[in-house]
Amino acid sequence: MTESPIRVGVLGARGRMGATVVKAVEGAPGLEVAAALDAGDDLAGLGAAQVVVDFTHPDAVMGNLRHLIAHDVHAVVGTTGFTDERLAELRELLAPKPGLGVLIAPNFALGAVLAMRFAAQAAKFYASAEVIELHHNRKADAPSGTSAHTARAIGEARAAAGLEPGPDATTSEVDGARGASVGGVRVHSVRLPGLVAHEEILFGGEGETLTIRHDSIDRSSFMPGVLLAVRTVVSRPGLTVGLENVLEL
Ligand SMILES: NC(=O)C1=CN([C@@H]2O[C@H](COP(=O)(O)OP(=O)(O)OC[C@H]3O[C@@H](n4cnc5c(N)ncnc54)[C@H](OP(=O)(O)O)[C@@H]3O)[C@@H](O)[C@H]2O)C=CC1
Ligand SMILES: O=C(O)C1=N[C@H](C(=O)O)C[C@H](O)C1
Repeated sequence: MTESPIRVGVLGARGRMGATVVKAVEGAPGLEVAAALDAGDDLAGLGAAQVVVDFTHPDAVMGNLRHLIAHDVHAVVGTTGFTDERLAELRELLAPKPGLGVLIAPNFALGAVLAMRFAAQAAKFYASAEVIELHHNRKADAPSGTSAHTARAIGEARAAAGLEPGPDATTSEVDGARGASVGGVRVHSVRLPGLVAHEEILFGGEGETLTIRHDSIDRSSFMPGVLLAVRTVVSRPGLTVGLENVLEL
């Protein structure tokens, strides 16, 4: 007997990522598109979707997730903007739903996940670390979700190793010139037409630097991770943050 396909709904389906996800699901064995909704559409239109993929907007995603959890629909989320408070609320909403899964990934590209892991490994060996993220100029949020996740992981590794803040002689600064501090790590955001999604993680130490760079040159780079997450979330209850947990890195 053949298994029935997983019914997938897409929120943000007319957007850059959502439209790419709809095509990827259409071409994926064992999955079918149950609904493709965008801003202004009634969430009741998700119908019998078992898993919903959300690539919408940081201001919209929590409302969508509250609806999905209340209706026992698994969620795969690429949308950025998750704070500790938002994650705590999701854990609370999921607590009485033991079979339900929500998987949030700041970045679904394999190389980006690996770059974050390599950066966390390198962090304790260098006096200083800074992150530069470069994106297309239609992006709503800065810094990117990926760079914030990266910076927090570096900050945690530095703290665990007992490292002091990196040496920095700056005494006079134009506002923002040294970037934003995330988890104690400086993050610099570049926005340019022509770019897709890029990240450089720079480490500096005695007489050397190390640069880890990842480039998504096309949104197809995110699709294997999204499809893996859709297939995984139906049997992975609770809240998962980061594709590294699914890849078991
Ligand atoms: N995790 C990852 O690997 C990746 C994450 N992202 C993130 O995904 C998000 C979307 O990015 P991108 O596709 O480039 O953005 P787009 O602006 O191209 O697409 C977002 C779409 O969502 C729609 N939308 C807004 N609110 C809602 C809502 N409440 N319900 C349904 N649809 C809604 C928008 O409509 P309208 O324009 O009318 O508002 C738009 O069509 C961002 O947060 C981005 O950072 C992006 C790439 C990879
Ligand atoms: O908006 C984007 O494009 C991207 N958003 C995510 C982020 O903010 O990290 C993932 C990727 O960088 C593309």
